[in-house]
Amino acid sequence: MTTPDDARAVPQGAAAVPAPRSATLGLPPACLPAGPTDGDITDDLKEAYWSVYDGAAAKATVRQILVRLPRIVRRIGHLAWRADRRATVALVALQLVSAAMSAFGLMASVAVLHQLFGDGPTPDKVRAAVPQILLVVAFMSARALLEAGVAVAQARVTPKIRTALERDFLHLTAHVRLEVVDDADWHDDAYRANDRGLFYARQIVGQVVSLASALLGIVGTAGVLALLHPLLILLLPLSVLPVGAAAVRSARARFHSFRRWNALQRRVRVFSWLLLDRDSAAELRSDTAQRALLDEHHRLTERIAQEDTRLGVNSALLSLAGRGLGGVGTGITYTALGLMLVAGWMPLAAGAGAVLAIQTAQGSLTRFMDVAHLVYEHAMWVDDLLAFQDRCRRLQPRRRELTAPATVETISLQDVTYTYPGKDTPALDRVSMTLRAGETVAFVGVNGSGKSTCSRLLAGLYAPSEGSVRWDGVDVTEMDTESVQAQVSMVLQDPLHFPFSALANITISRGTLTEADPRQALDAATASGADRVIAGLPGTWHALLSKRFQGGQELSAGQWAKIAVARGLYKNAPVLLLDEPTASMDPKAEHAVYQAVLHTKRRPDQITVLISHRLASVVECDRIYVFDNGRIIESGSHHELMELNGAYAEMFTLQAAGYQADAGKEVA
Ligand SMILES: Nc1ncnc2c1ncn2[C@@H]1O[C@H](COP(=O)(O)OP(=O)(O)OP(=O)(O)O)[C@@H](O)[C@H]1O
Repeated sequence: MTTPDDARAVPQGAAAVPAPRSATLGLPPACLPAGPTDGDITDDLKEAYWSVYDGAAAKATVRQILVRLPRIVRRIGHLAWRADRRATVALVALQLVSAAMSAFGLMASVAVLHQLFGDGPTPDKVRAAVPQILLVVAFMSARALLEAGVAVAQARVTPKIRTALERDFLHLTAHVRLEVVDDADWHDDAYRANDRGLFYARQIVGQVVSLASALLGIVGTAGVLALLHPLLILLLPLSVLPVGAAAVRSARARFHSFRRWNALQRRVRVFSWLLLDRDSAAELRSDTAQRALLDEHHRLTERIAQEDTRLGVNSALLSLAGRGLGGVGTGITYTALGLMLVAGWMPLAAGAGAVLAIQTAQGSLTRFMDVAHLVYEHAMWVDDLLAFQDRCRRLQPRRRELTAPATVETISLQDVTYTYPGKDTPALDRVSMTLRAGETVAFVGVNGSGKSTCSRLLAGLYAPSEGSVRWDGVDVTEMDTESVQAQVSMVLQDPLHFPFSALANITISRGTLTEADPRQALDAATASGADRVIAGLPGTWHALLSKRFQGGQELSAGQWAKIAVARGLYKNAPVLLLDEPTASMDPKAEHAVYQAVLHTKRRPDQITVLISHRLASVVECDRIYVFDNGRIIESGSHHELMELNGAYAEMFTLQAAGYQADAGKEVA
């Protein structure tokens, strides 16, 4: 019968049962598009979590980009410094010396031109220029060596940054509290950080290096020009700015187009994946859905082809416009130089050197503008990743001195209410109960009535929104979260199919893939019926349970369920929660599991909670809690609840009648 703790149990009367939450659903439309049809495909992706920064560089002004660059460079520098100090110092030093070599090489080239354009017979001029030519060769060789050094240092730093970021990211996301994972927004942010942040973090170091090299190239050339004639410094912006403007336009157009292209690609990948994936193969065929999917795939790939062509034509036009502007710049340069030469402000040789230097600067500026756009946009994704990591740091489970006890006498819920993030109504509404060591209790009730939520609260996976969960009188929120979870074994209806060996699929419940207690592993497998499954696999314990790998084996849903139960039993924790673990098992296997759980307990002090829709399997439980709409509406033993003649008795009779009717038909 109900215990004093079961304060919320309402044993009788239909009036006590809250009305089911339901909404009236209208008729669906008779036809619907498979995907976006008209207009810009990016329109319906404005809110897509993975595209928030796509095209940001195309929208930013040049000023915004330039203003932000120093901060980005500092941030990436900081990441590099943390990843490998020596390689970072080497990277910066080599880059600076390489830029100096470039500038010296340019000066030597100008000196060569000076000799060649000077007065005197040509053979003498060529002979006189030889030392400078050798100098040019020396500077260029030194630069090539230094650039190789930069590449080596970059190759050392980049993977370390990526590895460190990825390790931090996975560590933080794998440990955030369970209710955080339930939040769809957090999920979107996590996927975006994983897809984009980590991807661009790997590329951005190289891009920042290119940016620095282009900038140093411009500075070096400006220095050389100033040495040739101070007025040439004024000529530099006149000559290179048209080229810079063309570079900006072309970089923006590319980013804008990439956003559209990327949106299409993602859609196409969804269809390719559905057409290829093993898990969808059977249903696709039985639904004869291939044609519909292929048609949509075809429509999208056609649009990608159009987008590719548009992109190609655009970039050809932009390049033409860029060259035109570049031509204007060159025209300005030559005119101004010609005027300076005519005015006798500098010798002809210096003019030739200036042309060389200005052309070098034009190349560096184009590169700078291109890379600046890339760095600007990609840095947004990296910032996003770092901000997400900071957020996850604040969402980690409680770390406390107090740890959960190795054996638990009682677990009690007192007026526990729990509302999922983003929901208005509570999934669990003022529930109270007490479970004692050695007991087996069952949670039954209609879908969505709160059974699984309640079991997760018992296990300390969720913290109550109101009320408290106490283990031996101590509020679980005062205990270290991981220590609580270590004392709970959970077996779910859709267990994880780890793509590991059969043995590792069992040992993982004790947090290891490599160490096993052979005796206990066999005992757990025998109790769950997994022993026969494993014995039938080539390689038995070592058999790899995934068809996705060479030599891997595939199991049926029921066989996986047996492995999952074995995993739960192997953990041998003081609390065992079985959330419909036998739903996919055959009746014999199900019976065997309940025998193992109910009668041959491997731990007599274990608190066992069984969630099941097959009421025949809960008949022998010490106590049964009946959930409805987040509340407990009845509790007691099977006999007590049958006598009560309430919701449980009605459900039980309904199920039993089904079997009896079938049995009756067979007899007839
Ligand atoms: N992760 C989640 N995020 C948001 N709402 C959830 C989540 N899990 C469950 N819910 C909601 O909480 C309520 C209770 O769900 P719960 O899974 O506890 O029910 P249940 O009795 O175990 O159902 P079933 O018998 O179908 O397994 C339902 O309304 C469900 O939609």
